[in-house]
Amino acid sequence: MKFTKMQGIGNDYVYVNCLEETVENPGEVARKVSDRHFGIGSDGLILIKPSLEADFEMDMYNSDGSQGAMCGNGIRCVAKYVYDYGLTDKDEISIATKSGIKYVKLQVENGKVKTVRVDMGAPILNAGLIPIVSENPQVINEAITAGGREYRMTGVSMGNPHAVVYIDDVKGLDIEKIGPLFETHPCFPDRVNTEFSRVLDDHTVEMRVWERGAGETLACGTGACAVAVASILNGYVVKDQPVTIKLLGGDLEIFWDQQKNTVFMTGPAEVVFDGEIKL
Ligand SMILES: N[C@@H](CCC[C@H](N)C(=O)O)C(=O)O
Repeated sequence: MKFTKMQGIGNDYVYVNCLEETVENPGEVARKVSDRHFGIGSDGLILIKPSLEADFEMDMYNSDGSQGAMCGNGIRCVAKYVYDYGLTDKDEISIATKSGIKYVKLQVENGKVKTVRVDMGAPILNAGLIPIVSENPQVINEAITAGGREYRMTGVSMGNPHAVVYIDDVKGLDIEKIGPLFETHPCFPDRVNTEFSRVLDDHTVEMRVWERGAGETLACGTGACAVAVASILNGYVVKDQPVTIKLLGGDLEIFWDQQKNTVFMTGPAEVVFDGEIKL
């Protein structure tokens, strides 16, 4: 199988051009290629496919083989791949995902995509649709107990479920211990991605993420969108202006346009290397 390893602020996936390759059992392939000792090493697998309803389709799998409906860092890399590898010459592209069609704008320098702005769509705040088990219609600053400690969480779906939790010490957090307790908490029937966050100023939030199906990753694009939305809903950052989300692998700029009710995410995408693997 021919592949390209790419990363978006350190959130790395193995990308396969399925206009040329066929991948059988993608969940199993995702587990195999993601292994950092016995495989290529990645946070998962992303298939780039032809689409009848959009320019291309993105199909993503986490490193545990589970399928994700949306991937913010992944979609920027898909956009770079299709442009840089000559599958399109358009700088505005539509990409079908399991959470609907997303529209991306490419910023091209010397013939290569540097950054990508993605219209990520409307955040979903309805508890049942995220899904989060709650007595309230929306989960904003709601108590949750994990590992014997009470946290406050805000629930947002960006096509996939996120619990945004504000804590004082993001860098010192024992995420390997607390992350799985959130991921498998009975409040989240489909498991959850958890963003452990701290507000730095009224335009900036730092976060670390424990991803459903992948563990701690250096960045999560949908998670960064969820953090920006949650921080606006809680009144921690200024609304109607871009918010900088600082992740372990770099920064993303997130703008929740509340008039259009859509979230824009802007950030880089990079190729690490091309290769071929025997499955
Ligand atoms: N890293 C991604 C999100 C990947 C999917 C997630 N783990 C899920 O299962 O919902 C991003 O950049 O958004």
